[in-house]
Amino acid sequence: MNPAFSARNLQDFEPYMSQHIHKLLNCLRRQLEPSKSFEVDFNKYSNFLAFDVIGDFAFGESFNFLDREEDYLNLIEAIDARGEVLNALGHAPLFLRPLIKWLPFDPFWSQGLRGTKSLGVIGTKAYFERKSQSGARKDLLSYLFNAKDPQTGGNLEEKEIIAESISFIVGGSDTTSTSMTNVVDIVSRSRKLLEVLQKELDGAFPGELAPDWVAPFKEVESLPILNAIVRETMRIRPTSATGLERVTPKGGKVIAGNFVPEGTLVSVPTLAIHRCPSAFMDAETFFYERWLEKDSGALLDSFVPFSVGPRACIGRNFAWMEMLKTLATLFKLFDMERTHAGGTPSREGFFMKTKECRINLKLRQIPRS
Ligand code: HEM
Repeated sequence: MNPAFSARNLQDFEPYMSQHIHKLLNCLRRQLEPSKSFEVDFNKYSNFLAFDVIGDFAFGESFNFLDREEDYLNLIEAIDARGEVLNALGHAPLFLRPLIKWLPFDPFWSQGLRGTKSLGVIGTKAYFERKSQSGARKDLLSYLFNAKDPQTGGNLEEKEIIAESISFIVGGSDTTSTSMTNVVDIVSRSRKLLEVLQKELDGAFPGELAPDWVAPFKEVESLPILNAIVRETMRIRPTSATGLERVTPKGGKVIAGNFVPEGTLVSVPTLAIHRCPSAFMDAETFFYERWLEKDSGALLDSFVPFSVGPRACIGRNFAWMEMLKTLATLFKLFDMERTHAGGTPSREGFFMKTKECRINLKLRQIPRS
């Protein structure tokens, strides 16, 4: 799957990503027309954007959530319910797991199982629609159609391709949307942070901007403050917060000075690593400046929001491009202020997801250079 995420392929996909970000801007601008500012739940729109982008990348066609401004497929809710049930099942003893389907009257389990089923139906439908289009754009499925099974050397079976594409919808959507929402949540609560970021963006993009302007990745990938804020947000609020399990290999393994016998399930929660005081000074505090210090490179050893090793996130460069482009564009064009002063509600399933991020949005009076 790696070729689908090559730098060249990501570069080819960038204009399509920009189109979706532009649709998001249009949704927001449309609502701004009658008044100078309005309240919007950014969480809703970041979900629409991330799902449309991943649909386009995986199947060559978006889910059109931004066009319709609604989750008309109930896909987002299905993934949330499924993630929560899978997370709970993962902690249940093996013998109990098959019994779950006999608990149809507990809405938690039944909604989760329904979510799993409807995700399968939506993924299968998207697969067959894409398959029927000959000469379609180079998307993830085009790579999967040509991929070889490492064991048999033959093409992947249809059910494997469908399962893979579903895993991309799940892995590439709410992780990215929640990370973007977290950044907006944190920045929109602090006028000072917003101004520092906007100053950097004004310096990088001075003067008049075209009406269809969307921040180019080539420029935003090297903006220190933007990158530091996104990193610090993902440090303090990693989307994949619980431990990702691994099994120790044959013969066992010495981990942190202790021998762990073979076949043992081990994991360290990402949140615990990211808040470890020996790795990050004042670890509980959001302090983006830590990433701007001269020796900040060493912090990356303990920064693992995408996990590490051979099963680490394959889509991390894709996600980074989507987050930086979207956030740079939004903060350059809009002023934002959080309208809800309390804590940020979240729901924890397989991923830790933000439930709400209501902000007051205003078009910026951009200073002329
Ligand atoms: C901010 C956004 C994202 C975060 C925080 C994130 C995080 C992660 C994490 C922690 C894993 C776990 C791997 C493990 O078990 O060690 C993972 C796997 C994966 N991610 Fe992401 N991810 C993000 C975006 C994406 C995107 C945009 C895509 C696709 C375009 C994607 C596709 C995948 C896939 C396919 C896997 C499974 C890899 C495997 O099993 O080999 N992710 N991700």
